[in-house]
Amino acid sequence: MPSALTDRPARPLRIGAVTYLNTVPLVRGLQSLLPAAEISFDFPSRLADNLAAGRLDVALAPCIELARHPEWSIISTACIGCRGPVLSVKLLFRRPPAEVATLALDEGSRTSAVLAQILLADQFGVRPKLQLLPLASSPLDSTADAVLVIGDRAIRAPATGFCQSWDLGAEWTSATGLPFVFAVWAARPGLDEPELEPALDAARDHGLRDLESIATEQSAAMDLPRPLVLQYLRDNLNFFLDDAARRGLDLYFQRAAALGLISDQLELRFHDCHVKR
Ligand SMILES: C=C(O[C@@H]1C=C(C(=O)O)C=C[C@H]1O)C(=O)O
Repeated sequence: MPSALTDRPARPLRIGAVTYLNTVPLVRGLQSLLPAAEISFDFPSRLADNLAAGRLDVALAPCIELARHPEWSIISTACIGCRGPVLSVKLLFRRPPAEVATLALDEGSRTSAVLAQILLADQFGVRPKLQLLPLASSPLDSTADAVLVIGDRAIRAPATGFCQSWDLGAEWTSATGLPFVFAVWAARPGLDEPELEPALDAARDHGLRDLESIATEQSAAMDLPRPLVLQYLRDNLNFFLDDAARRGLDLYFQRAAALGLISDQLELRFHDCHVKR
C-alpha cells in the first residue's frame, strides 16, 4: 500500500551488508538502531547487483561500483578500508608478477578485482587476461598465474602452492602513501530515510567500542585465533571515510580510469550533499 505522505510503498528499509568478518563491527548494533529495517548479508559483488536491480535500498557496496552507478550516493562515514596491510585481500602468484599473463578474480570482489589490475599494470606493466574464481572454488583449483581472493577465505589463504603473495592493502599504501577504501554504504537514488545515516555511523561507533567481545565471539565462530581476529578488526581495518581515505579513493579512481577500467567522469555523490567536491 502506498503511504499517503510519500506515495511510495510502505515497506521496510532493505539494507544489504557484507557477509564477512570485516563487517561485524559495522552492523552489530544496527538492528536495534533501525528496528523496522530488513538486514540481509551477501558477498560484495552480489550486494552491488542487488542494489542496482532495486532489490536493496542501501548496501555496503564495493566502491568501484560508484563509478558504474553515478546515481548512487554515499550515505555514511562508515566504510571498510585499511591504512596498510589488510590481511583479507590477497593476490597469490604462481609466477613472478612481471610474468603474469592470466589473473583469476574472486567472484565476490569488484573493488579489489580492479585494484589487482592497477597494481600489476603500474608496478610491472602487465595487463593479464581475466578469469573468474567462483565463490565455491578454492584458489588451489585455479591454474591462473595469479589468483585474487578476498574476505574470510583470504584470511586463511593457502601458504603452499604459490611462489609469492601480495597483501593488496600493503601494496597500495606502500606505492601511494594513502589509505585504501574497499566498500562504502551506498544508497539508491531517491532514498529518503533521515534516520539511516546517523544509524550507520552510530552502529560503527558502537561496534568499535565492542571489539573485544566481537573478537571473542567471532574467533570461536570462525575457529580463528582470538588475537588474530582482534588485530584484524582493530589494526588492519579502517572504518572511517575521512579525508585521507577519500584521497586514496580519488587516486584509485584516477588509476582505474587511466587504465580504461572505468569511465573517467566520476564524481562522488554524498547523500544530502553535505560533503561536496
Ligand atoms: C577488506 C575487504 O574488503 C572487501 C572487498 C571488496 C571488493 O574487493 O570488492 C568489497 C567489500 C569488502 O568486504 C575484504 O573483504 O577482505
